[in-house]
Amino acid sequence: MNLDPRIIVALDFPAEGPALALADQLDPKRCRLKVGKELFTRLGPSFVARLQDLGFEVFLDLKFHDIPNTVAAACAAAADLGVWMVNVHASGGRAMMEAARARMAEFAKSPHLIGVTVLTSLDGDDLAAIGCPGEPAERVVQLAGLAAEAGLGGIVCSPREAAMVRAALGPGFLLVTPGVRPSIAASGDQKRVMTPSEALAAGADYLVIGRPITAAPDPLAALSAIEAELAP
Ligand SMILES: O=C(O)c1cc(=O)[nH]c(=O)n1[C@@H]1O[C@H](COP(=O)(O)O)[C@@H](O)[C@H]1O
Repeated sequence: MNLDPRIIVALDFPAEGPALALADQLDPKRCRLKVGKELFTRLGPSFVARLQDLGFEVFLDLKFHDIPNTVAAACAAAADLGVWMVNVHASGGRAMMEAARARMAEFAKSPHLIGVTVLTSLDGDDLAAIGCPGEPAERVVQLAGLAAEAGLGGIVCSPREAAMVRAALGPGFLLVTPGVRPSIAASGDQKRVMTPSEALAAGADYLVIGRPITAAPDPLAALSAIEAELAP
């Protein structure tokens, strides 16, 4: 399977203007684009269509987490937008993921359906505080297994867990990794991070990268530097 381009730029902007200004400079051959809660809540489906008109494949990152019927319907709505990838929280449970998978199967060209495992902003202390003691990696592998059993095509995890999940679930299961930070970039609110080259070496299929590109003084130069780091 040809995965290129491996970089997914997270378009986390407060308004259409700066998001489109960046998208206009980017090339669909170099990256895909992720639309998340902020821009989708402000701009809705028409903004997704705008990016698609520019030639980009769009990852709609709304992290659905609800009862099976609701999540399945929301995933169908995402598929109607023609997005390339959509995600649900794996912790929503097997029945929820199975329902989403079943609805997606009704589409001739369904998006990749992937399960968010443990948010990359959480560490072991955070998990303990929400009543899930243990290492994030253990929980990621557990939720990845559940997502695979429910028929999902992959998961979102930190690159730190990519090798463990790959060993547990084998090739072909998509590993989408945010928490990617070039060595000079600030971690910010991300607690489980790796550099782009480390993430790829660990087995990540796609690297979700936001602020190291979008908040850089020269976003295109930042993207080029990451591409250079990833070049074989
Ligand atoms: O599903 C996601 O995309 C996601 C899952 C996760 O565990 N951590 C995570 O950071 N993300 C998203 O990935 C992007 C990372 O952005 P930066 O931290 O700016 O690189 C954000 O848009 C997050 O919403």
